[in-house]
Amino acid sequence: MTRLLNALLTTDPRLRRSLITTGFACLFMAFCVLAMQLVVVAGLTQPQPVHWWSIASVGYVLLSFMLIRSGLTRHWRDPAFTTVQIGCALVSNAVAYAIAGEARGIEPPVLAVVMMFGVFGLTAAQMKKLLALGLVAFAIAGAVVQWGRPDDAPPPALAALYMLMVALVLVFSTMLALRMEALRTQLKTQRRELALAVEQVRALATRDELTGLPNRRYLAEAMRLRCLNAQRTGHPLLLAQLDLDWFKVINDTYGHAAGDTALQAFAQTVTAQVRGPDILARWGGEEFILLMSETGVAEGDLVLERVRSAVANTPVVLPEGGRIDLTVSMGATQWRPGETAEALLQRADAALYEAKRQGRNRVVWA
Ligand SMILES: Nc1nc2c(ncn2[C@@H]2O[C@H](COP(=O)(O)OP(=O)(O)OP(=O)(O)O)[C@@H](O)[C@H]2O)c(=O)[nH]1
Repeated sequence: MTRLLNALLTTDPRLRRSLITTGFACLFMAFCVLAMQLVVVAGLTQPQPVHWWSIASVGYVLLSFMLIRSGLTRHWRDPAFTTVQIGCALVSNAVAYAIAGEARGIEPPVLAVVMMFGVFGLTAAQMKKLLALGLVAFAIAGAVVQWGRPDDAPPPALAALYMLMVALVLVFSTMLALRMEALRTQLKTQRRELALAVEQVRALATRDELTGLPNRRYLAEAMRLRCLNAQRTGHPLLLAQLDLDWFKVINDTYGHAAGDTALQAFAQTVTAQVRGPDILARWGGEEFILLMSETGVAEGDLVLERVRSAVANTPVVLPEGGRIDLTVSMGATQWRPGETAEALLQRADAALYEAKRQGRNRVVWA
């Protein structure tokens, strides 16, 4: 059964959707044709025009189905060319009104179902075009019946009532389409806002709010991945732990807000000294981690020395006046094959302790 459905409807999701809708249209048209044949059997109208109408109506829906199934319309904006299909259905419905004899009263409800095929998928502009087409087609059909075949025509009051129903169905389905379009637009806006909010939440979860640097959570994952990568490629990996010197004194002397400004300035100074693929993250408080992939000890030492010197030579200018001189101590180490991120971090921490012990404002390698 699934194989049969796949053969009939294809597995291409875009075409499948179009084919399912057109399949429903085929089914609906089959019921309409059956109803019209019953009208003939009941002797309410002439058989000949109904037979031709049945062949034409079934023919165009089947042709539409085959055209979509062939894949020819796959790249069209609407592979089901819904507007054209509904336009044909409207004309077919108007013709049915003209040839259904005493049973022409069944056409307005049929028209309502035809228009429903467009309400959910078409734009308001497309529906307005169909509204115009429907009105013209039924006006012609009504005129043909009233003036072309007076023997077969309903009383004028009844004919006017039919036309009124037709106009109501066409106008209200167009109004519904307008409403649907407004809902679709609202939904699109909400989806965009939601995507933006998710992006913000993701940024909040991985960024340090004060400095804008990646945070501890982000770094923990990055360290794990870079260790795995180093294991796989054999490329060197360096980790340095950076800790501002005497930061408590800075806070106590200039205030906590000035301390925050100093942390932001420090982050900027260091970022300017490292390369794009390197990761500088705030580990917590006045502690930062610099992760350098594919970097040997000699090269890494040059970078760290450059960072140390830049920090020492870039005083923090406070917005309210005054300046703070900063220095940084660093413990650095190279990743060893098979080592975990935690072990790497521990060694860098020990080296940092040593840098502090030796007098600060220096780089010590483990
Ligand atoms: N302004 C500010 N201060 C912070 C922040 N996070 C941590 N601190 C402060 O940083 C200071 C760290 O002090 P300590 O751990 O004693 O280290 P230190 O004074 O830098 O001394 P050494 O590291 O030994 O050179 C504390 O006073 C913390 O309150 C922050 O986000 N903003």
